[in-house]
Amino acid sequence: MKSVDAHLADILATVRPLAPLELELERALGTTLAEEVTAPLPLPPFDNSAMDGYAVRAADIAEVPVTLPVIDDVAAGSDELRAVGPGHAVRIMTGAPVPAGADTVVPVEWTDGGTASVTIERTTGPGNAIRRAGEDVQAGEVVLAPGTAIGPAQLGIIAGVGRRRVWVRPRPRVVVLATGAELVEPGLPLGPGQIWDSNSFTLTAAVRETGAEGFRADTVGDDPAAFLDQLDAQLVRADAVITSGGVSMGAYEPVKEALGPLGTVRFEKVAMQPGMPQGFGVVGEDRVPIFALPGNPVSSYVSFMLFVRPALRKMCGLPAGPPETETAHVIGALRSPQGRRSFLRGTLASDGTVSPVRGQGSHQLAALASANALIVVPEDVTEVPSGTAVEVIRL
Ligand SMILES: Nc1nc2c(c(=O)[nH]1)N[C@H]1C(S)=C(S)[C@@H](COP(=O)(O)OP(=O)(O)OC[C@H]3O[C@@H](n4cnc5c(N)ncnc54)[C@H](O)[C@@H]3O)O[C@H]1N2
Ligand code: MOO
Ligand SMILES: [Mg+2]
Repeated sequence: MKSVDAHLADILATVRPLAPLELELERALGTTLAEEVTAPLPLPPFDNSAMDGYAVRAADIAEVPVTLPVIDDVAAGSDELRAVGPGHAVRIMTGAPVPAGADTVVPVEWTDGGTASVTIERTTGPGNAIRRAGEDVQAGEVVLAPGTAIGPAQLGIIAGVGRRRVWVRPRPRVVVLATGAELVEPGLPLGPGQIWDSNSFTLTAAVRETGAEGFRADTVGDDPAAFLDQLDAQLVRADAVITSGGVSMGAYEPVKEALGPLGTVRFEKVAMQPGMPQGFGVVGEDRVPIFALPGNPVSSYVSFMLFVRPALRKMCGLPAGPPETETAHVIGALRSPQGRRSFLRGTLASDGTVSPVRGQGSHQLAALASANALIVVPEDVTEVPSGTAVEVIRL
């Protein structure tokens, strides 16, 4: 059997970051920066007041209380500024440019708030409540490096340096295609032998949570030709495809039967539990990566977390590798098959302990939904006594 690490390595060696695209800023949230963003001007662009108050010369307020005539009133955005001469004060608002001559700002709370003249009751030295030009960013300075994930604050600084459009790696468009003759759309009644399709919802949501765009395609039954038709139709909008089901050893395995003969998708057993049967490769003229995940609901989600999520992150232009783990102490004994890495569903508590949830079968979706972590048991370990330190992956 192939190791989990070798399978992920093969996948990461195949997928590539998507080509950069120039987007309007409004559409750039959740994408990855593909250029260096620099500031054309210093930020702030000019010395300005950090407070509502009075711009004065510090020398004039060395002795307080002192009353000074107010010769001007400057709001943020003002461009006609009178210089502050000796013995003068200018009423100034937060964000307004500091007029020439003034070297300090007295907050209004330290004064009587006068408009014709002001009495200042508390003194301060030069430079009080003044935000200097270039204090945040110097002209020409790099504010964001390529590869940065664009969240609200990153979007803000791109706008803050005056940019309207930005080069990014777009979110990959990922089609999720569930297979199985037994599947029924949730909301419709079940016939004998049928179940409601849950995997396409789980996987589409997992795609979106990773920062890619997820599209849920209509499910297909067990006919390989129908599967190929649906795949063909979906490829036009796909940077990657995820299928669920039809990859194991049964008589009706449409995904394996349809993709196996292409020669560009490999079906293998990976030494893990759950998620042993895995298919991965490329399809279509554009060699679109395809992840053929096992149909058992827990298996498909665990496979997503271990293999698809890192691949989508790489396509996004983000750092990609195995899921991060942390150490916890297990409460209760664990068992794991020899030679396979287990990912048991568990509840991680704030005291650093983790307990396996009841129901570790790869069909037990409700048990998965009650868990918040995967407990990793290495390939060569079959029994883990209670109290042992284990690695866990947060879900
Ligand atoms: N003889 C063997 N049988 C099986 C093996 C094996 O090695 N030898 N492997 C088992 C393992 S492990 C897994 S995992 C599954 C993988 O099965 P498939 O990928 O072929 O998936 P299906 O047969 O289509 O379905 C399996 C199971 O999952 C349910 N399912 C499928 N799709 C959905 C969906 N969209 N939503 C909810 N549930 C779904 C399906 O009804 C089946 O119960 O194979 C084992 N068998
Ligand atoms: O490996 Mo399967 O994924 O046990 O259910
Ligand atoms: Mg099957």
